[in-house]
Order: sequence, then structure tokens, then C-alpha cells
Amino acid sequence: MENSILQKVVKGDAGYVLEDVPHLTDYIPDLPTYPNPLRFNPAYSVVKQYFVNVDDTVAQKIVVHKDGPRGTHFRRAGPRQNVYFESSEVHACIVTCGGLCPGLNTVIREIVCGLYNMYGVSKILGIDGGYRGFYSKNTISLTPKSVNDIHKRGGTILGTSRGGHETSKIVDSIQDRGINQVYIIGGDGTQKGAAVIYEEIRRRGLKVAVAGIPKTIDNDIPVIDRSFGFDTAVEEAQRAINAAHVEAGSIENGIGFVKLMGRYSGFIAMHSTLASRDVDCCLIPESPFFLEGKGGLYEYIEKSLKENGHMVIVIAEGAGQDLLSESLQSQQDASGNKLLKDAGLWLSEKIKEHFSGPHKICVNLKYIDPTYMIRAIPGNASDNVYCTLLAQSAVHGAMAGYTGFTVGPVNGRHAYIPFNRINESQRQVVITDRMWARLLSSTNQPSFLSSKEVTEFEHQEQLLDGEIFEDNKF
Ligand SMILES: Nc1ncnc2c1ncn2[C@@H]1O[C@H](COP(=O)(O)OP(=O)(O)OP(=O)(O)O)[C@@H](O)[C@H]1O
Ligand SMILES: O=P(O)(O)OC[C@H]1O[C@](O)(CO)[C@@H](O)[C@@H]1O
Ligand SMILES: [Mg+2]
Repeated sequence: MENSILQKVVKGDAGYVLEDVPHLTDYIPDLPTYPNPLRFNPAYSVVKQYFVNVDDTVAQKIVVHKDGPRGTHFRRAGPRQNVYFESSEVHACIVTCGGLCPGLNTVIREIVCGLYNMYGVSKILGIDGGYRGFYSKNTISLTPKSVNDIHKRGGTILGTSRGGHETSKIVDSIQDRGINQVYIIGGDGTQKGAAVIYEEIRRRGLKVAVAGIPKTIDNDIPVIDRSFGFDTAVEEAQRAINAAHVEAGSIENGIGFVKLMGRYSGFIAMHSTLASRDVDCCLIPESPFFLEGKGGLYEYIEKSLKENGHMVIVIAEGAGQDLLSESLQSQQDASGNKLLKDAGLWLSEKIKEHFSGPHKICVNLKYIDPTYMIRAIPGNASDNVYCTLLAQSAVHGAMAGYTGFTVGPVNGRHAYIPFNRINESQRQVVITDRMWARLLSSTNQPSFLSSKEVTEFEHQEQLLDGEIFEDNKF
């Protein structure tokens, strides 16, 4: 076993690898255990095999070959027979960081209700306004009653922020308040912050479990099947695309132009396009494009307008940033994320300018920017169920003494994933994958790539060890 502070790798027969998560007993030996209170809970006691076998693991790769290695596995999430906290001893806190996402309130609600109803825990604090709230604000007391209706509202009742991650101040606050379970809901930046909080807690030898719940509307967190809120955002984006289609179709040479979120990953734009079928061109950060000349965007727009009289374009906010780079200043937000220029607005102006020039076609372009409208809403039904499972899996993991983990579904089964696996890369649309090919075939747009570039993309992806192909699921 290789055992560093963040990596706990167990190897077995036939190429089996378990990338395990830390446990409190890794650095605090002889911790007492207690029977899981769920054993005495009438709602759960009737379930056959309710408890997860301690050795259950979830395979990352489910398409395998006869002689191929069994590959990476993660510890299966779920309740254990024994727990490492007594109910009365638990003092939990919940924090939400980064941008908003549909379902945040559902996760908060279900952590509170899960702790209370399943484990009899009643000391639960909300941290106000993201990481900086640990050391600069009062806490909010959370009870099943106070969170009862919050899943019907968008946003986060706890507030959120970017920046302000000061590890030692945060861990001082955890220690001073006697908190022993920390639930951290947020995106890639937040999970990196959670990893360093875990490391500092471990360095101080504290009996504090740190559980991450991945949140990102962009769906850019690797390993997990998808992030919560993504489904809701794609659904809400349909309203903007429908409006763009109606507007474009009602006027000669109408162009409906919709900007959606997606800083580095175009999943929202790709899935919204595939779901809608009214989109003629989808532009995402992963797929470079150009405007002028043969095979360029202007040529495609001209052809579409000639053939159909109207068209719909969807652009992810991070697409085409290279084209406006000359005017880019390197500004950052409080968390250090690069601030993007508004590619949607820029491109819609360029299109209008181009067609009013020598290539004169009198285009009628309607620009629709619903970016914040698709994330400042409550989760839909399927996201709400998903958020419940995430929250409960996190609670079961912390109660069972696991720490330094992020929870999420891997091939449909919830698992505990070490922070380093979540934090080492960003998930992106693979443009040499079948899903992007489906999109190209549904819109009929050009790929904007020469065959030389396709070969280069394939080569880069082969170097990236197979995980990059995870989208090739369907
Ligand atoms: N490398 C890091 N180490 C420690 N803390 C970090 C790191 N990166 C970001 N953070 C902290 O995590 C919090 C959220 O980060 P960020 O604003 O990047 O959002 P995010 O979690 O990535 O979510 P999203 O991108 O979906 O909005 C901030 O408080 C930030 O200070
Ligand atoms: O304006 P804000 O709140 O910083 O958030 C914008 C960013 O947040 C995200 O929605 C990720 O959460 C990105 O798609 C977007 O670039
Ligand atoms: Mg982020």
C-alpha cells in the first residue's frame, strides 16, 4: 500500500486498484466504534442488506476486455454497521462556496435531515457566506424545521463567496467551535480548499471528518457521472433556445443567438443543443473555430440562411476566447479564476458587422443571455432526488469515520472519491468522442477542424491515460 496524506492506494489481483479515502483511524488509532443507530430505525430496519459491506468498491471502468486489467475502483458509499461518532457527540457544519447551482438548498436540507433523522444528530451549524464565513461571520443554527422548505428556492440559504480561503483561520474556527464533521459543498476550487482543510486537520490530529459534495453547473468535475444542477440547467436553457428559435423563425434571415454558461467546459451548451434539436450551430471552449473563409462560421451562417431562412446559434461563455484575446486583460475573480470576456456579445456584433459589409445579407440577430437564469433556480425533480443521495452518502461516510473524500456517482453507484482524484483535472467535452459527433450530425455545422488538427487532438488524448474517453459512454 502506498500511503501518503492524500493517496491511499491498494492493489489486488488482475490489475485491481482501490483508490481509497482516508479514515480517522489512519491518524487517530484506537477510536471506539458504536452500532449504527439505523439498526434501530423502523424506517430502515426492514431493508434487507441495508448496510454496505466494508469491502464493497465501485469500478471506474465498466467496459472491460477479457485480458485487460480490472482498473481503478473507489470505496462504495453508504451506511456501515458501525460508526465512529456517538450521535450526541456530533457537531456538524455545512458551507457552500463558489457560484450558484440548482439543488444547493436541497443538499443542505438533506444533510440536516439525514443527520437528524438517521443518526439523531441535532447540533448542526450553517457557515454564512462561504469559506470566509468560518472566521468573519456568525453561524446559523440549522434544524429540520428551519430547512423544511428550502429545496423549493434557488440559491443557497447559507450564502456563498469566492476567495477568502485562509486555511489556518478556518481550521482554528472549526477547532474553537468544537466542530467534528465539516460538509463542504462547492466546485473544483472549493474541493481544492477542502483538501487543504483536511490536511491541516490531520496535521493537528483532530477527530474531524471532512466531506466534500461536488457542485458545478458546468459539469466539469472529473470521475463522477454528472454534477447536480446540470440537468436542471439544461432543462431551463431549453426555454431560451425555444425563444431564440421562435424569434429567428418569425423574421427574414433571423438569427437567434443564445449564450449559456460553461467557462472551460461546454457540457451545458452541448446537452442543451442535443436536447433541443432546433440549434444549427453550437460553439464550445473545447472546439476551436474561425470566422472568415472556407469552412468558417460566416460561410456556414450564409449557407444556413440561404437554405432555411433562419438559424439558431448557441455559444458557451468560454468559447472562442482566443479570437478576442487581443482585447483580453488578465483579470481574475476573488478565487483566482480568469474573468472571461463576453464572447457571446462580441460574436453577435461581429456577425452583424460582417453581414452588413460587402457580404451584405440583411440579418436580424436576436441576442439572448439567460446565463444566470439557468442557475438561480431550484433543482428539478431528478436533481432533487440526486441531491438527496449525495447528502445522505456524505453523512453516512462522515459517521463511518471516513474523511478527506468527495462523494458522487461513478457509473451509477455512489462512491467516496479521494480529493486528489477530483482535483487533478477538469472534465471537458471530448471533441473526438461520439457525443460531439452526434452533435455535429444533428446541427450539420462544420467541425472547424482540419484532418491534421483531428490527428493532433487524438494524439493529445491518448497521452491523457484513457480517462479523457469517459464521455464515450453512450
Ligand atoms: N487551490 C485552492 N486552494 C484553496 N482554496 C481554494 C483554491 N481554489 C479555490 N479555493 C477557494 O474555494 C472557494 C470557491 O472557489 P471558486 O470561486 O473557484 O468556485 P468553485 O468551487 O470552483 O465553484 P464554481 O467554479 O462552480 O463556481 C473560494 O473561497 C476559494 O478561495
Ligand atoms: O459570475 P460568477 O458568480 O462569478 O459566476 C460565473 C461562473 O460560474 C460558473 O457558473 C461556474 O459555477 C461558470 O460557468 C461561470 O463562468
Ligand atoms: Mg470552479
